[in-house]
Amino acid sequence: MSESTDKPGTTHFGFRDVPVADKQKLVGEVFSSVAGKYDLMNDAMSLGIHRVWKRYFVATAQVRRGDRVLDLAGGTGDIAALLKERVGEAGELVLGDINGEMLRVGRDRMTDRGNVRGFEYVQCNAESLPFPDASFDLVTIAFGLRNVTDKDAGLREMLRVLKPGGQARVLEFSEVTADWFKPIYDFHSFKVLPALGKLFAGDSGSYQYLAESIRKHPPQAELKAMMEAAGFVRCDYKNLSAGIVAIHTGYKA
Ligand SMILES: C[S@@+](CC[C@H](N)C(=O)[O-])C[C@H]1O[C@@H](n2cnc3c(N)ncnc32)[C@H](O)[C@@H]1O
Repeated sequence: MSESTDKPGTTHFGFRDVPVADKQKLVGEVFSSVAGKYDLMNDAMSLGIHRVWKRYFVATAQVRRGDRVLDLAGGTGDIAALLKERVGEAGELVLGDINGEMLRVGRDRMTDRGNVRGFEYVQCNAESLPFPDASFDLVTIAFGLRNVTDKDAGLREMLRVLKPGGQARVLEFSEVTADWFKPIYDFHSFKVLPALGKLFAGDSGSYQYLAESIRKHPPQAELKAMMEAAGFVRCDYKNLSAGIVAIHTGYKA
């Protein structure tokens, strides 16, 4: 199911209700617009903290040298590059993303860093993956799930392509747990973020969407329940930075 709204046949696009069929195209426009400035903006918006979250996400993943890993909604490749260090020469990293422009920026960045061997780039929708059952040891999705229209389908697909015993990991903005911090976070999300978007990327609307989509994303306990409903076992989550982001994990039995 896509996120339900009060109006049948619609889903959330940030704070707007849009026809379910339109969301994917609208999300696509956002990421095509921000692709060239995506990495710069991530640093500016989070004061570089996204790098710490991503490093922790990868450092605590269940992965071994030689593993085959899928990083979904992999965008410009931050997570894939870090995971490749963990799987080593013999390992394989498949970077899947629906947006060709984000993948192109990611591939160029990897090539610039000399990261060429052991990477595969696949343009695909998380809701319907072009991979056989049980083909990956680990599946990750970072800051991607909230953009997927049908999140339950995305989670079911992650489970399907995992090998038995394999781990799925979701890194996503979540619900802030410290009350005192909420007004500061709101100010940052709805005033600073769009202003930074306008200043650095000439596009405040896309960053307004990003802020809104964070608030519409299922909070920690709800996402854990969605993972359980999709069929994952031993589901759990850990908050980072007072719940600004959370890491969810689940396993294939
Ligand atoms: C905020 S970026 C995250 C990129 C990267 N994972 C990171 O952490 O920097 C979200 C990415 O999700 C991708 N995306 C959105 N909807 C998707 C879908 N249905 N299937 C696959 N990728 C999707 C976008 O194209 C974009 O590259």
